[in-house]
Amino acid sequence: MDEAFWHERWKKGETAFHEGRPNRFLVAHFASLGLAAGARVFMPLCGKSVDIHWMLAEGFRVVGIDLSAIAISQLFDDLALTPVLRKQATGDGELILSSADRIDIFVGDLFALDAASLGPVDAVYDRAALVALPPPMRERYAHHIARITNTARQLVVSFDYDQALFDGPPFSVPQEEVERLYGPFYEIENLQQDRVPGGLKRRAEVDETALRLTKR
Ligand SMILES: C[S@@+](CC[C@H](N)C(=O)[O-])C[C@H]1O[C@@H](n2cnc3c(N)ncnc32)[C@H](O)[C@@H]1O
Repeated sequence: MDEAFWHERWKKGETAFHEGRPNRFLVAHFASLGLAAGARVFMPLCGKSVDIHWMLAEGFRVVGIDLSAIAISQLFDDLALTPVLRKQATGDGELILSSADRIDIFVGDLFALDAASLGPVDAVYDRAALVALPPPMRERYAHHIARITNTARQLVVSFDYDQALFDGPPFSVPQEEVERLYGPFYEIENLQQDRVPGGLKRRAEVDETALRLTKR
């Protein structure tokens, strides 16, 4: 899953991962993060997720990042917002930042985003981010997220299934793996785990899991 893979997905409109409605675990469990009104939430690998609409409607501020300029253009169109664009030099490269009222979205590589460019965040919402990454990238991802967010609390929505059933993405990242990746930084609680309504990739045996990560 290199950058070209994702650019190709967006170019061809192959975005089955896009739910088109707020994620059920976001709606059910976001309040359990205990955020104040106006808190700033980071959504890594955000795509054009409707979860962003939901968080804005709930009164939060949102900061996101995605490789795809197509995704972010469609996100702002869907939100009926016209962003202001500027280049953002980071310690590791250059990103494009699209901003409008209560929303900042970077276009570029998550690993080029540093803490100073991201700015303060109160929480991380990970839906289809960790599970989008193949095993060798996940440790780097988890350490990077913990570092640039100063170990902000997280709601992680993951999948748990037999990886032999089909190839990812989305990959199976069961709770034990989340504990291995994030355990050094966070206490991890399982808020809910049950079958994905309607299954995934024509398979019924896929669980979705909501995990709350709180700084140790
Ligand atoms: C499975 S999609 C999920 C999108 C969104 N979270 C959702 O729930 O609809 C994964 C997204 O990660 C983006 N992506 C993959 N690798 C990335 C990277 N290194 N930096 C930024 N975005 C990345 C892809 O462009 C894609 O939009």
